[in-house]
Amino acid sequence: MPISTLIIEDESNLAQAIARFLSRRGFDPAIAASVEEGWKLFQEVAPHITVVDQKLPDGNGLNLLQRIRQSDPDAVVLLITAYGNVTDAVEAMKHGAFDYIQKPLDMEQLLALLTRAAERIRLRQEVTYYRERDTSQFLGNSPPIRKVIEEIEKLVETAERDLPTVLLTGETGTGKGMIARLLHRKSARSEGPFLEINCTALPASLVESELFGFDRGAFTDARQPKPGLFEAAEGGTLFLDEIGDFPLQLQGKLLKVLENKTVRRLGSLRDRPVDVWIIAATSRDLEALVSQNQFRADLHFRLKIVTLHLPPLRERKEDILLLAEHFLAMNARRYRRPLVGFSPEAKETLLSYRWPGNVRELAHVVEQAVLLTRGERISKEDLRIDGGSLREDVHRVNPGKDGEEWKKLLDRFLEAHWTLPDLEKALIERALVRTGGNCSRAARLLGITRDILRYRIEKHRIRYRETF
Ligand SMILES: Nc1ncnc2c1ncn2[C@@H]1O[C@H](COP(=O)(O)OP(=O)(O)OP(=O)(O)O)[C@@H](O)[C@H]1O
Repeated sequence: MPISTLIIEDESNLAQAIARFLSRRGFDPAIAASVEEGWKLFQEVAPHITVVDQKLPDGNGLNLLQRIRQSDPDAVVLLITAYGNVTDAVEAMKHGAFDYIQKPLDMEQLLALLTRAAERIRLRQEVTYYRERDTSQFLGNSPPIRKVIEEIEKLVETAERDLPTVLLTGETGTGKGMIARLLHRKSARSEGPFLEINCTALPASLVESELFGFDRGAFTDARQPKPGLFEAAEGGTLFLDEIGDFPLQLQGKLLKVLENKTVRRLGSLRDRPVDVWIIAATSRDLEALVSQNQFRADLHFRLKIVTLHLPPLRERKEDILLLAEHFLAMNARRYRRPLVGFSPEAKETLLSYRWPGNVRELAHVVEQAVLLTRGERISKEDLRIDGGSLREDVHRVNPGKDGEEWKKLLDRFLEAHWTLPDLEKALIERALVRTGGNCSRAARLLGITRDILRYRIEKHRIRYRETF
């Protein structure tokens, strides 16, 4: 990519010479001869680099530098100053010039400066590219996901640095971690650190020392003072994953940090101010935990002020194929498989499956299928999931007579994290026991053909003795 360069210089011979010199070295120069012409061209061309002579017929290059930097704080501007004019050089740097160069111009020195500026621009573009790419990876076109993205935009725009605590809710694998990172990247804190702690993974004593840090002598092993994650995330974001598992005895201390924006290390008497944005996530029902006295109501109240909910994948079917195609393309590239898509039956299966593990499960299923598939399209069988026919079977069992009991029973399965295949296996086993191992009768009981039953018996590795 040639670096577009605007040269604002009224000595026409000099301007031409610079332009010729630069165009031979991969730059793309344009010339203006006055402040006004330069300003106009700057707005039209939006050059990567602007080289401004300090003395121009209709004004001062320094003022133009300020105008340019005000309109685009990232603009890279180089000022040409008169020989020995240190004051202007200092002023130029104060107003954000990339650098300055003195007359008479040394072309090689100019080239060295411009090359350095071009490097910085390329680096910045790369960083932006990666940021944008990262951000765009959070895919979803369903109304609830679009709403979440909109809310994120509004939040980071209106709250700037003083961001309220955000609570992310949703089942496991719905993308809460991704959203936490996205929030951080889009916020004014994006240059600061992003740290995370999973509250499930650590015992209470460790959570306390990890988060709050400790002073020397706080406990036997504390030979050196250690700042906790609240302090380490200064100026950035701290993501508390699975906040529902946050130790009850420490919840009051956490609430105090949120309210006072200060943290006290273990063994210390001093409160230290911290500037950290807290994002918390939970896949558990905090309300229920509060009513069971496992979570403090005041902390819950404080956390839930801004809540973003990520619905389970089965409730946003519009996203399933979009995500599946994305994971397919990604893995096909990664494993160098010449795959072009999913068969129509495979698509139907993807759409009817319950996805208890949500997007994470979908990503794994597609990755595995990419590795298994021999053809150019992923077939239903390659997916190795059951396309929801059990759900139909379950509905065929007449629940009408005892609706409430039936719902309660289903809720219990869901709370115990039973998956559809688990339920299917148990139902088949029960049917076989009740029919004394008679496959045909069990199949009739389950509302499926004998062949399908045999296939599923094999799939679940159910051991039984067949009778007729
Ligand atoms: N909208 C999305 N677009 C692309 N990938 C996604 C999306 N949502 C989730 N994923 C993928 O699914 C995986 C799980 O996401 P993530 O870890 O953010 O979920 P989570 O809700 O935090 O899960 P847990 O509660 O188990 O920590 C990630 O590795 C990510 O690749």
